[in-house]
Amino acid sequence: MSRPGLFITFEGIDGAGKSSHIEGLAAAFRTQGRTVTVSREPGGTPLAEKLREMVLNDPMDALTESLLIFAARRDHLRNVIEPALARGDVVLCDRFTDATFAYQGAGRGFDLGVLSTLEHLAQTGLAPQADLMREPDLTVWFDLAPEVAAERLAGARVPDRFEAQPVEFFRRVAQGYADRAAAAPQRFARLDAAQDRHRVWQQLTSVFVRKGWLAIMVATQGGPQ
Ligand SMILES: Nc1ncnc2c1ncn2[C@@H]1O[C@H](COP(=O)(O)OP(=O)(O)O)[C@@H](O)[C@H]1O
Ligand SMILES: Cc1cn([C@H]2C[C@H](O)[C@@H](COP(=O)(O)OP(=O)(O)O)O2)c(=O)[nH]c1=O
Repeated sequence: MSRPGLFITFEGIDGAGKSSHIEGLAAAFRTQGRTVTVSREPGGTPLAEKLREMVLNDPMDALTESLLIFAARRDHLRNVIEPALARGDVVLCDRFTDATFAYQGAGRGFDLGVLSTLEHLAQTGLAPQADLMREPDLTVWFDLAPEVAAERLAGARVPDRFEAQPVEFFRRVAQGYADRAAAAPQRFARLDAAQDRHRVWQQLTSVFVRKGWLAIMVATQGGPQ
């Protein structure tokens, strides 16, 4: 019998270290015979990648930004995430709706009630269970002080509209993630992302071992070079 799909998201402020670990985790799951779909938000489909370019580069207000992000999310869910989960894949997604509550909500100060309405509209009616609002099975939160993230990013890449924000913005975003984690503690796994890469990898894989989703042997191999 095929195994049920798993929807796992990775969150944290820019520079927290998410992207450094997602491919390693995908490889660990593949070693165990799982099929893995790796994706990201905003993005993940041709339409959503076009919307991503706009959101990251073109000036716009917070409502426009939120509408485009949720439009991208619905297209991504419909064309990539739901089909992958229906096949029984492990879906590893770099950011999802918690990022919208953290960046547009806490960071930009946009209305959380409107975001919840958009979340229901965008994430419902696509799963086999018609009234299910799709949410991650697990969200790994890379928790890092904004000052440390800024140091890591300094000179590492050309900043987009979000990465160019001052450290106070990222303090609000970090608080937004903390609030989301406090509201859904069973879904969130918090990592201390201030540790070195190897220790972050160990923390990450131990979450999956504890859940019974990765075997210890597989989890202790691989990781960042
Ligand atoms: N644990 C770590 N310690 C120090 N630097 C790190 C660590 N993890 C990642 N980095 C570096 O920090 C920067 C941001 O990492 P990245 O994985 O791109 O973060 P994110 O995807 O969360 O924005 C990169 O230059 C990366 O090499
Ligand atoms: C998914 C999402 C991302 N974002 C922002 C956070 C990031 O600064 C940016 C792109 O995310 P990310 O892919 O993590 O950036 P990078 O490719 O530079 O590592 O989009 C939002 O503001 N709201 C959202 O809902």
